[in-house]
This record gives sequence, C-alpha cells and structure tokens, in this order.
Amino acid sequence: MMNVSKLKIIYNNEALVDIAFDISSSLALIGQSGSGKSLTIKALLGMLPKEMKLQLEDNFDFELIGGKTVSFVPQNPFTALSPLTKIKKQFFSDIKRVQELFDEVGLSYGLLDRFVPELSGGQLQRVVIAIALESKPKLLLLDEPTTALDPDTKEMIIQLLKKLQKKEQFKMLFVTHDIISARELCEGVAIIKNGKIIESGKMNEVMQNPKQEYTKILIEANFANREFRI
Ligand SMILES: Nc1ncnc2c1ncn2[C@@H]1O[C@H](COP(=O)(O)OP(=O)(O)OP(=O)(O)O)[C@@H](O)[C@H]1O
Repeated sequence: MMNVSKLKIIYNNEALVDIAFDISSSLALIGQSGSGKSLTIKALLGMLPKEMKLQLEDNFDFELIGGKTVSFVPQNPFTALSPLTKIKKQFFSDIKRVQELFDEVGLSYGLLDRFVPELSGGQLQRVVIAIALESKPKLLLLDEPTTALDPDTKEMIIQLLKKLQKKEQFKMLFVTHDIISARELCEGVAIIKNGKIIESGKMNEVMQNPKQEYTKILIEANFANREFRI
C-alpha cells in the first residue's frame, strides 16, 4: 500500500489542494475542471510553480519527488514528444530495449524510424506509455491519458494499461473527469472537489452507492455524456 497522509498545496496563504489518499493498486482521482487534479500530479512530480508551497507526508518506499521510480503519462501525446526527433531517439535506451518496450505496448518496429506527425494518436499514446515504462516505475501518474483519443482508441489504451499493470506491477494514480474510463481501470476512487476529497473507497462500492450528492451528479453527468457521444 502506498499512502499519502498529507498533500497540501499552498498559494497566497490559501490551500488550493489539501488531500490524503492510499493507493493499493490503482486509484482514480476524479473531479471537475479546477478541482486540483493537475496540481496534485505536478506536486507528486516535483513540478509545482515555485510560488506554491507543498506539504507532503508519505510512506512510499522510494523517493517520490525527483526519484526515477515515478513516471508520467500526459493528456496529449501529440505535444508530449519532440516533433523533429525520430521515435526511436525519444528513448534513452538502446534499440534492443526499445524493441522490447514496443513489444510490450503492441507497436511494430517499423514505426521506430518515423517522426511524431507520422503516427496516429493511439500509436503516439502507446509510444508515450513505452517511454513511461522505460525506467521501470513503481508508480505511474496518468493525467487524463485518453482525453485526446477517440472512443475506440481510448478503450484500447485502457485495456493496454490494465495488461501492463498486471505484468509490471506498478501502481497507478489516474487523474480524470472521465468516470467511465476510471471505472474500467481503477480499483479505488477518490472524488476531489475544490481541492478536497469529499468521498473515497472501492470503485464498485462508490459507483453503486455514492454517498455524496456531488458524486451522484458527477456519475449521472458522465453517463449522460456517453450516451450523447454515441
Ligand atoms: N499556476 C497557478 N497559479 C495560481 N493558481 C493556480 C495555478 N494553477 C492552478 N491554479 C488553481 O488551482 C486550482 C486547481 O487547478 P488544477 O489545474 O489542479 O485543476 P484540474 O482539476 O486539473 O482542472 P483541469 O481538469 O481543468 O485541468 C484551480 O482553482 C486553479 O485556478
């Protein structure tokens, strides 16, 4: 169990985020825009704007901030990679290791010599995931990794992450407003509103029996959106 007993982000004497959470295997942090999801990820990566102050208490068995054991999968794979660099050069490992990573994420080696604009969104997100796995992370931070993708590709990436987690045994913190993807991927959930966790627990339990009105509204809005998209 990885436990963060305090993560408080202070800006202008005000707490923008003040939360605590446990990650037993995968945790979804769900909230609307402005709730504090990105700041939480930035805090865990040690990338908060310098005018913000962080108070962090954790029991991770590795150095969280600045350590090589935490990797990050960003929202938009199109902007995450360098456009003028061949795919294979975006990795620090030798070609054998890169091919191994490509096998893991289900990409063909032919893509290694291409440039970023020559790949689809789904292919690029697989490359980004392969890069995230390169350092064999113990914790993977995912910031809306499927938002920029179409529904089928989104589903593919979620299934891939599930498979990879089984194999590699990393823990995941999945930050999103997309309850449907979160539900498929994560075993635990925490609902964040205005920088505070208002409800948390096992995914199925919270989804089936949400205690807070806000959680109920979020769930309803998500499913309504999905029907609208189809
Ligand atoms: N650099 C900053 N300076 C001041 N306030 C900030 C800064 N970045 C974020 N905030 C504030 O902190 C709060 C949380 O923002 P955050 O970006 O974490 O939200 P979010 O949940 O990730 O939203 P989104 O889904 O839109 O990315 C918001 O009220 C936001 O205005």
